[in-house]
Formats: sequence, C-alpha cells, structure tokens
Amino acid sequence: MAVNQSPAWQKLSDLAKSGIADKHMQSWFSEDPARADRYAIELDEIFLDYSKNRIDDKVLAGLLDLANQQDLSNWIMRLVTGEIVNDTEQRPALHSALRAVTGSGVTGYAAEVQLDVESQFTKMAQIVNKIRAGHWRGYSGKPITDVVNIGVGGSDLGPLMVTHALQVQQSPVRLHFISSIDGTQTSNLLTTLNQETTLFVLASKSFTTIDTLSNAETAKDWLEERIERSQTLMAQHFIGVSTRPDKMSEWGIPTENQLLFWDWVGGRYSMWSAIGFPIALKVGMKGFFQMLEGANLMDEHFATAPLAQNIPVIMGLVDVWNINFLDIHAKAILPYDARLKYLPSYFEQLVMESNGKSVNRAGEKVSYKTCPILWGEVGPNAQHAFYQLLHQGTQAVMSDFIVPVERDDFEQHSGAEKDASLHKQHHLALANCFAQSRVLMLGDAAIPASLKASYDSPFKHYAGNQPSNTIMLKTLSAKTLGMLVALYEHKTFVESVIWEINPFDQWGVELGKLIAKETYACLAEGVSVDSFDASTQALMKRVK
Ligand SMILES: O=P(O)(O)OC[C@H]1O[C@](O)(CO)[C@@H](O)[C@@H]1O
Repeated sequence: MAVNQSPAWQKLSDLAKSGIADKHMQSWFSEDPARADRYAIELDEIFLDYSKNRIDDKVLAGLLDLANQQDLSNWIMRLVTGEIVNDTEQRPALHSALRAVTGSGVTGYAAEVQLDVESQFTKMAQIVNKIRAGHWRGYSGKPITDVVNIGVGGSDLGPLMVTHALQVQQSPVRLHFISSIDGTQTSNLLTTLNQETTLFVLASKSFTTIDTLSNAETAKDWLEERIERSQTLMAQHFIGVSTRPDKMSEWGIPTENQLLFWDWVGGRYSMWSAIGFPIALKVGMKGFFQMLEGANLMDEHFATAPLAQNIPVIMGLVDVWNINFLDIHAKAILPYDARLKYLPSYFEQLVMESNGKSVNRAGEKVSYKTCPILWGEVGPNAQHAFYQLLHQGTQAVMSDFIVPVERDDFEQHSGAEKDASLHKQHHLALANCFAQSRVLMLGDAAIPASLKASYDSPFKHYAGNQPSNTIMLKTLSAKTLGMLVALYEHKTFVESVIWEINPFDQWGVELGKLIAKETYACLAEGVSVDSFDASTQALMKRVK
C-alpha cells in the first residue's frame, strides 16, 4: 500500500481538512501560553524552536504515528549500523561511521570500517601537519603558501562552506576552491598564484568527473610552464582524495599523496572523510575532529532519543506536514551570520540531490509530493532581495532561520570601540532574525497599534501564517557546525523514510553528464549534430 493510502497518512489528511490547515498560528499562541516551551528541543549547544509551525498536539501525534507506521526507528538503526540502505547501488550510507568514536559501541558494518577510517585520518593528519608546519615544499624548495581544492558538488561544497564559516581561525596557508567546468575560476586564480608555492588537491569520489579533471588538466599545464620533471610536479604539487586509487595513480598521483575514502560515503555526505582535507588545513586536525565530535553528538541523539524529542525526527516530520498536508513546496534557508554564506548551497545539494525523486524504493512512481525547492541566502541580505515574496507573494514558503546566540570571533578584532560596535551589529542581526520570523508568522497582527492606520491599505497587507523553525547555536564553532550539518543529514533521511524513497543515489544527474559528452564531441570534434533537436542544432550552429 502506498504511504499516502495508509491509515496514518489518511488521519493526517483528515486533520488538515478539519480546519487546522486554515487556522492562523496567531490563535494557537494566544490559546496556549506554553506553546513556545513545548515546541522546542535543546541538545547541548543547539536549540530548535519549531513552535512557529501550523501544528498542534494532534498533528504531532499523527506525525509520530506516521513515523512508527513507516518503521522509522528501525530505519535509523539500519542506517547507523551500516546495513544496505542505498539499494539501487547496494551500499550502506555510513557517514555516521566517519565520526564515530572508536570503541563507542557502534555495531555491524559501522564497527568493521573503523580501522580503515582511522588509518586514513592518520595519513591525512601527517600531510596536514606537514603543510601547516611549512615542511611540505614545492619544486624549488619553498614552503607551500596556497592550496587549491579542485572538486565539485560534494567534493567542493562542504570544505568551502566550513572553511568560510570558520574563517576566524588563521590558517598558515591560503585556501582556494575551484569547481566550475567553464574555467573562469581557474584562469582568474592562477594569475594570482606562484607555481613554486602552490599545491593542488584533486577531490573526486569517482575521479571521473569531467568538471574536476578538466580543471586539474589546466592546473597541470600551468605547473608544467615551470616544472619540467613530471615526477616532481606530481609528488610536490598534487594530492588526490578519492575512492579510486587506481584512477588517481593513472592520473599520475603517487600513492603517498593519495587519501582514500569508500563507496559507502555518499558525495554529499563526504566532508567528514578525507574530502574534509581543506577543513583540516584551515582549523587543524584538532578542529576537524571537533567538527566530527559535534556530528557524532547529533548521531547519538538521532539514534537514541525518543522520536518525540528527537530534533532531526521532529524537523523532518514537520516538513512532511508542511509539504504533504499544507501544500507548501518551497523552503528557504536563512542564516543570520555571513560566515554561513555557503550553507544554503550546501543544503541545496544535501536535500535536493537526496530527496528530489519521484519513484519509491520499489521503483514505482509516487503520487505525493517529495522534496520541496530549497534555496537560501544570508538572512539580512535576503531581506533586501526575496523576502518580498515571503511576506506578500502567492507562494507558501517554509523557512529555517539559523543564528548563533553569541559571537566569540569579534575579539579577534582589536580595539574595544570596534568590538562594541560589532556586538551591536550582532544584536541587530538577532533582532532582524526574530522580527522576520515573527512577521512571517503573525502577518498584520504584528503591526503595532500606533501604526495600524497607516497600514490600512491592500498594498501593506501581510497574510502571515508562513511556518518557520529557528535554530540557535550557542556560538558558531567547528562543533556546532558539525551538529548542524548532521541534523540536516538526518532530517533529510527521516523525510525519505516517510516518502519511501532512497535518498542516497542520484541517478537524475547521470543522463545530463552522458549527453554533455556526446554534445562535446559534436562541438569540439565536428561530429554531426543532425540527430539533435532543432533548437540544440541551431544553438550549436551559432557557436560553429
Ligand atoms: O566527487 P565526484 O565523484 O567528482 O562527484 C562530484 C559530485 O557529482 C555528483 O555525482 C553529481 O553530479 C555529486 O553527487 C557529487 O558530489
């Protein structure tokens, strides 16, 4: 039976139709003064307020029934112990094993892989420490000053996002990221770098991704302008991170410079593996492990907390309610801290590449909505861009506000006066964050009485009732970032269990890659385009 025909789903559907879907959140708050306390969960340095959602106790009970009906607790166990949960590729999805503490009681395949994980972290630590200490030398004997990560998707976004978020920590080397296939980033960056002191990290799970390999070739050509011996070039200027040692060797990367991970680590779940190499360069292995510890804290919570008190479970279920019963199909990620600039892009891949699917695990087309369109931006900037649509558009949108309570990075900036004005700016950011979620929830009811008359216009009407979560981090640190990302990974898994889809494959992106290859052959090698559609033919003829 499809999940949307099941008793638990039907009950939720009836609840939504019984008036709840049309009820304004404002009335729930006035009816229940304890609502904000009751619909909140705290775990260590992370706090979730989910009270600004169109839910009540009946809805929550119904969602938990749905979770039980879908055997969620069992699925969580299957995930964290390393059973094959990625069935189309016949693999476990063991990102949690990368952050499990050895001997901490993990069982199953998750325990078996621990030695492999440790040995790669040991090798990674040796390389990281050597570079950070200035002992890794380029071809002319000078220490490396610049490290360029070449990767795309999961081999780029995690390290990019985290190193930007933890920017306050001074790295002994400058870090750069190249991802896009078009060559702009590479050509711009290379003009600013010196071959003598630049090291490239080729990060690719498959080591077949054309985007990464083409940028790598350009980097190699640039090094060859100055370095004659290919052996020197490879040994001193390239490190590879992949699941494919054979392909790294074929490309010329010596074994000593190869860091491995495994097919049971999904690309978008891989920043906890050696793919996190740039993160370790930025914050040291200690900082990298603190991020893993934060994620591990969330893993343990996910695996052991009762469903009703389980942050990823509640967030996932409330999203399911919004999507499948309130017809909301867009989600905004709104961090109120510019250090989290790349978090929305990171979550776009994590969530949409995981759950942007329309067939269930049995290969049948589903007849209900799955992943919403997810996008975002640093909140204060988004206020001056797309919040107009959130407040007055015709599109229902759910939002996640993410904000640190304290800024402990400002102390790095000298001068008490500057410090005071930066703290004032932080309070402005907090105030804006709280004000926006309040207006999205209340709508016109947020207008102060003294201003009511001047807002008496259809152009100044705010419907409100747009649901949101607020996630507060004590501070933004390697640990809280680890907790936050693991939270979203698990929340995404919870949704996939309800929708009965496999969140760990990504067949949707494969065909485009194949067709791009064929198209390239036509463009670059003059292969006939006659079999293409008229629009594509016309576009290609213009290029020719
Ligand atoms: O790490 P790789 O194998 O180069 O892949 C990069 C990215 O490409 C994808 O396969 C999608 O094209 C992602 O899932 C992955 O993170």
